Amino acid sequence: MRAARIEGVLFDLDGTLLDTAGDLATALNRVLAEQGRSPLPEARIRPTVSHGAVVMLCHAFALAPDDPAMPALHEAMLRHYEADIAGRTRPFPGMETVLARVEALGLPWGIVTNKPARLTHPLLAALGLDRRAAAVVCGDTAPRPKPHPDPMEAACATLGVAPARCLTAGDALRDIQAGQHAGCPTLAALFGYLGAGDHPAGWGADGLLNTPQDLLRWLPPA
Ligand SMILES: O=C(O)COP(=O)(O)O
Ligand SMILES: [Mg+2]
Repeated sequence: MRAARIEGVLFDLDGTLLDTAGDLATALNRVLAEQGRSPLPEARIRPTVSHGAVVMLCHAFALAPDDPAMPALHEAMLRHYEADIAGRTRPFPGMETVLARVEALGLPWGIVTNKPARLTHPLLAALGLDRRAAAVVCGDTAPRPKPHPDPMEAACATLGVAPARCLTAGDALRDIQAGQHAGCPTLAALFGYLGAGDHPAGWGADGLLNTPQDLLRWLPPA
């Protein structure tokens, strides 16, 4: 149920606004190849993408996040990803329609991602989204990342919209928790990078998005 008229929108990046899985899978497979390992099919990699590069590497190499090999693997993956950050990455089909409607309504929109700033800003620039997003908060630019409310609160403040009037959408439980902790209405993106253990119907989101266009009915009338 809509509690208040929506005056702004915040999108998670990987798995919600952008389909980044192809380029991240390519980067991960380049690291696997460097280490003499076989590539993984993209379908195996996809469910880990919204959890960041370290979790992707943990699954691919069967390592713990604090394994001594992790820092070098992580750096190698970021290097490969930066070299081809927007080769295949595009907004999810229908998302451009959503952004166009948000902008036509005169609503500011922004991005709250756990992706580091070093990757987020070049990616947004490559797709021309840096000029359109009114707020970009990254995993390392807020005091604490999602699921803490800090990045949502910072983005709402930058948009100049009260959290209760700022719609948030994300494909991971931490996105919904961050929105809830900040007092924002929350939508779970079912078209994102859900894994077998993810049950978004139980996350307590205010709505579920089967497609990006499902977000349109949460916006105020023109
Ligand atoms: O790169 C990550 O850690 C995940 O990014 P996201 O929060 O935009 O899904
Ligand atoms: Mg995500």
